Amino acid sequence: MNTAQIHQRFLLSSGAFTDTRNIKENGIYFALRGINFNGNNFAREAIEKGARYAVVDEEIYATNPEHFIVVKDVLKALQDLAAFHRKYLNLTIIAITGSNGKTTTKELTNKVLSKKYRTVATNGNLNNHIGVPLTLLSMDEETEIGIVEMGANHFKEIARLAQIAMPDYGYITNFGKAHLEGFGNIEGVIQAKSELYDHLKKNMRLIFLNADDPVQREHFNYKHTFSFGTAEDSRVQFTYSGNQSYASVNFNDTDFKSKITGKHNAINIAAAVCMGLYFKVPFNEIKNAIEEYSPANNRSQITKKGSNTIFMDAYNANPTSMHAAISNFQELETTEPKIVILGDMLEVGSSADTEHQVIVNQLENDDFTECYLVGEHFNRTQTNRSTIIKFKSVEKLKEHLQETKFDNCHILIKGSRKLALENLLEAI
Ligand SMILES: CC(=O)N[C@H]1[C@@H](OP(=O)(O)OP(=O)(O)OC[C@H]2O[C@@H](n3ccc(=O)[nH]c3=O)[C@H](O)[C@@H]2O)O[C@H](CO)[C@@H](O)[C@@H]1O[C@H](C)C(=O)N[C@@H](C)C(=O)N[C@H](CCC(=O)N[C@@H](CCC[C@@H](N)C(=O)O)C(=O)O)C(=O)O
Ligand SMILES: Nc1ncnc2c1ncn2[C@@H]1O[C@H](COP(=O)(O)OP(=O)(O)OP(=O)(O)O)[C@@H](O)[C@H]1O
Ligand SMILES: C[C@@H](N)C(=O)N[C@H](C)C(=O)O
Repeated sequence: MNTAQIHQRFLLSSGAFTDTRNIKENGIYFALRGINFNGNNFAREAIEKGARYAVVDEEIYATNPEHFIVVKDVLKALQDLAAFHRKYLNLTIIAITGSNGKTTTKELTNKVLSKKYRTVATNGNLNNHIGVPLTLLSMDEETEIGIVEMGANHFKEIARLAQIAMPDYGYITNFGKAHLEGFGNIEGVIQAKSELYDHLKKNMRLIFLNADDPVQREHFNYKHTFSFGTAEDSRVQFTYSGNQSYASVNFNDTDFKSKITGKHNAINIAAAVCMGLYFKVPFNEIKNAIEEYSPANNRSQITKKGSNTIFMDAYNANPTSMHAAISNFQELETTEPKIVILGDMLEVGSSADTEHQVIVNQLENDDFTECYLVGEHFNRTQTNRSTIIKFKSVEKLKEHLQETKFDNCHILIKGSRKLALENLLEAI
């Protein structure tokens, strides 16, 4: 069956889904193959539980032609369907990629644009070769603007995602030391993320550009750019204000105050404001949207636990975002004790030990009351400071936290996703 025929069936369904543990009544199930399971094994179950169709790539699973669609490769069929659907819909697509701040920028942009348009944005960070197609397939005739987050940990991935989503607009948040395992070094990161700008330029589409970023400035003279930043030649000129607790930006003598901690998030706010201005969202509505947005999922959040103030940034970590979070915490003006709790930064590749040592050196130059480090990489670092304490495992750190009484402390928690450091909160 070809993509156009599958699309006709897709339009009759309630939408695409890939997991029978979250069944979509009347939906179309794509039987993907993963690390743990062969989705084909669940195709029958999908139909029995109420799916309208199941797309499989092993004929023996297609027991009833009324419900089963056989293709050569289910993942490719899903991606082709998403690209077809994107062309079928008459809408605008904005793609957002970058090393840090993709989800925050995407959420803020969605908040802003939804004040004027019917928008659909990536759910959470379903931003890969499966997540991007699912995002596109969640859009319909009503959707006016789709905001699609794109993630990558190896070359050509963003190029492929752009080929599927065919964005009209795009923005790269930044080029940081994330996923160095796949990209090798910062030049690799720049090359891989720039695949989005390459795609936009090839198709004469518009780039939203951070004019303060020297790498992005290389695209400044491209005809279709809409730039923002503190640089005087920016189309939309901001000053980045706020304090170390909450990021905010100022444009046209107006403060856009957020509930997001970390001054590095000011750029993410500015990008969302810039896109709001470009798409002519009323000024006050842009301001309201920024002020209404509350971060979730342990990204740049400030929470209270008893008398303690927690800077919860445990969603993920890499050398760039770790450095930014520590600097921000260091600058926080308070007379109360500051405790730093850090977990390993993963997927950093061969420079992992060096990058962890750089973070320890940064801690040594600051005057935090105590720093707790956990993970294999941090355990291999060197320090003479008695206030920097290493723990072999998250469990051991948790035991220590349970035995320690914190009162009126400011506590920063950051580490890679695998360590799930948000679980430490119950011990504080
Ligand atoms: C393939 C899939 O979707 N897997 C999800 C599944 O995993 P599970 O271990 O259960 O099974 P398999 O993958 O082996 O299963 C194969 C299929 O069988 C289905 N199935 C299984 C059991 C069952 O009873 N019924 C079934 O139907 C199953 O659903 C599969 O379709 O479930 C997990 C738990 O919900 C999911 O976590 C898992 O999802 C995978 C990871 C996935 O890729 N999901 C995408 C929708 C997605 O976008 N995920 C994002 C990824 C965000 C991210 O990390 N981004 C990076 C860059 C990414 C680079 C890219 N190269 C990459 O590696 O992904 C970034 O830096 O931003 C997310 O999880 O948030
Ligand atoms: N501009 C930035 N510079 C440095 N760090 C940042 C920046 N923006 C966000 N971060 C950090 O990155 C963390 C994750 O934010 P966010 O989820 O928005 O990024 P992401 O790029 O979507 O990551 P992922 O792809 O893993 O979801 C935040 O908690 C914050 O610490
Ligand atoms: C969560 C995933 N997108 C990611 O960024 N992983 C890095 C390695 C992390 O967990 O910090």
